[in-house]
Amino acid sequence: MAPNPRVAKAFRAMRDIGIPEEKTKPVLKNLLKLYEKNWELIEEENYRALADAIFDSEEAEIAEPKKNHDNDNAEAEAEEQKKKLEQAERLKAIEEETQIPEEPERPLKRLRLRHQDGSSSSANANGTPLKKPKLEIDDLPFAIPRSQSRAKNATAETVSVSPEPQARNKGKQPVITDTEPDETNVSGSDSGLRLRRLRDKGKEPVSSQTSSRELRSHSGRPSVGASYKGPKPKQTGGPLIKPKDEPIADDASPLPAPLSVIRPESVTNGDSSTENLSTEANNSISNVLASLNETAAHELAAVPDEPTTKLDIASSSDGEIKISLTCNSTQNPNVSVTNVDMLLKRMEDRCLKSYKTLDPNFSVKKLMTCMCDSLLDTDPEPDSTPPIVNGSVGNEVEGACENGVHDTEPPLTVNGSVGNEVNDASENGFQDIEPQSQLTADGTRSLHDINDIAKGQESVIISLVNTVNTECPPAFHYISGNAVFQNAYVNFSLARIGDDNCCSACFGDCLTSATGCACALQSGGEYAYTKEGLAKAELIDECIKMNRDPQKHCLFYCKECPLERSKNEEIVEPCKGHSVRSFIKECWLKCGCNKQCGNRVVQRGIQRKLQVFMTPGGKGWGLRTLEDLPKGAFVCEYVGEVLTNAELYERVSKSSNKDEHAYPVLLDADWGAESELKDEEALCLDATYYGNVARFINHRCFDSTLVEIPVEIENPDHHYYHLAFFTTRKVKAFEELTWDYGIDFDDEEHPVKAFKCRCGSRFCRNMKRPYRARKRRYN
Ligand SMILES: C[S@@+](CC[C@H](N)C(=O)[O-])C[C@H]1O[C@@H](n2cnc3c(N)ncnc32)[C@H](O)[C@@H]1O
Repeated sequence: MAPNPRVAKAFRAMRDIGIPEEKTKPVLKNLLKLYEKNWELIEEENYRALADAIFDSEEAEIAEPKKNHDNDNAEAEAEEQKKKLEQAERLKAIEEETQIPEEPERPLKRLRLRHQDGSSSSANANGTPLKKPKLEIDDLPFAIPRSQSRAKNATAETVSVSPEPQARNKGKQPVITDTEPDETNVSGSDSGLRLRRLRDKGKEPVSSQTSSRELRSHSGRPSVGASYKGPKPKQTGGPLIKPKDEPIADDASPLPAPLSVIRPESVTNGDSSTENLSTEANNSISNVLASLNETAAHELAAVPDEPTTKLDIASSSDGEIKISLTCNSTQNPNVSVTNVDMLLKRMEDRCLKSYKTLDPNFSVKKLMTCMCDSLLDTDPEPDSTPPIVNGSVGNEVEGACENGVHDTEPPLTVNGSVGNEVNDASENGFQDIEPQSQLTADGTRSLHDINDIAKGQESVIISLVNTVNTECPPAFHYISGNAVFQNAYVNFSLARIGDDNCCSACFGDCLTSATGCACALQSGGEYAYTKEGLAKAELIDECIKMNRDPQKHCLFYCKECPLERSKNEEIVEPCKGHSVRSFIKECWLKCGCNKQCGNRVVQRGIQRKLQVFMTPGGKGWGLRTLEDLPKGAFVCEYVGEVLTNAELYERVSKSSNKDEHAYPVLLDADWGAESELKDEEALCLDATYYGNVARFINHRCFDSTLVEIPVEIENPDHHYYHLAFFTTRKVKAFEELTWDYGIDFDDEEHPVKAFKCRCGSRFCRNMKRPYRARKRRYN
């Protein structure tokens, strides 16, 4: 009898993550029994339930090795899994509701394992290393052949981003670490080209095969570094409108007795003390809501004596806030809310009609979240625990709403009287914002032109909008190309470009020539780009794979790691490892082709319509595309100050406000190619004070819309190179552009604390794991 294709598929999926069929079979059998052959439940999220059940049964086996527990235990665990799965589904439902872009179907997740940087005492600016797959150089379609120059060996690129908290959650950038292979210093396998990258750093020297996942403690979640300005994660207060299916959150707890309850009657004329505040419905949102009295109201709304709609805000000491809108339903005493979705839809229709919103993502739920954000953005009184509402909530919401409606309107501003300030901002943009709190010692710019945050430095205009809250963009100087800070050795001399590193005999567009030019040879004999100017799908897929499955990636160990040296010159710790990535080699000055040559993409700069926007999900600012993008489209490169590692180390450790510091990107993709790197050759990029739009790209644990690829343009030695972001799939207009920083959220020792991830990915590495198996990594 032919095997059930669903069974075969489940086996295959488990095999893909290293679980043999014998292990899968009994658990699958039990799950099928328990789920009454409901395959959907098993197949969901790429067989997560199955994988978890297997991991659980493995764990149980380890805990009780002597016991014969196979069937009973598996059954009990599967039962437990079922319950948890249901709970997870409820959570997922919320997550999906709050996500703007739809999550596409994804392949089976392989969570990254990244070894920790062991030197907890060192305030090193390195990102926590992103686990990278081992990969044979020769397997990489665009890998530079080993037989060529040292530079050609360099195919590893690692981006490890370490979050650094920043004041008010602004302006943080990823730390990226890139590394390259070296034939002489390779651990591991047959090809002799095992590189490791900083993302893979572990406390122990990591063999390329070592799964330190097992060795690592999963002791807990990372501490949240960033001072979060967005909505508090635990918003368990009673919702304005009681949803039909109240999801059960892991950490759900009843709303404690409020410390302050804001009543309409107690409005104190703009007093911003802990006294509360409530307002008549004199703003657009309230009007919309009030108008619903005609047909609907919710349970809290039956206050017949009250002539108007009232807004109540209650807050508790642990930061929870309850907003309640009370409507007068005397006109229609029989109103009841039977279908919240319908009610929301009706409200959205009204808003669309009345306010002519053009934002395709407009939703009333978002608007309500926006209201919470606005509330949370208010600075508390120094001596008061509960959040305080300044000024008129109604006006604040109105401002936010208006901005939400007119997406291209100037964003909101901060400080002072909310209502007026919103108006000021709308008229004048950010130029009118009081800058004093954002000016830094080195004169970092706090003022931005919201119509073009790039100030004309890119060939496209990049606008900035905030439809969510009153937060200003972070203070920094916009630069469109990297700039050396001080000691970094970046030498673009033509004399260093040999014949192998350019195609001087070419003419016109290299991509049209039948045989690949010398530059193509540098990329493994093929051009990285298609004639349409996109990075080839194989290259993109390879890079995604490397990020997803770092365990299969080549690891390289420096003899003397510049990174370790920058931490402590006296006692240089062993290199923690770097892994291999592919480089793109673009034609440049010495090449005979023209500027429009298809092998010159990144150097032409940003060509796509992009926008910096305030994310609704509490991640701060983000970057989105305003046009549909195909897979492989170049979006932007990560631009910042070029620093030596020593400089970066100093900068981070001396920073009085670590929150303010962003995530530097290590350019270590070729460190392995040299036996010893001087300090001025071990470089990184820091976009904290000088940077481009990439500094706004948020992190996503899985299935990010962007992937980073190192690009050689001017420097054959790869000490310095460009880090370019390409789309991993088709991206729709208005979708957020994200990339995987490679953060290890469990790395509590890292000097740069991880933020609480709100990527919304189903495979978020920072997800609260309701069941044990989630602690396990899939490889
Ligand atoms: C490179 S910056 C990105 C731009 C940033 N959102 C801003 O407002 O400037 C990195 C910071 O953004 C925030 N961030 C990025 N991705 C996030 C995520 N998935 N969840 C929560 N916060 C995130 C964190 O505060 C992080 O420190």
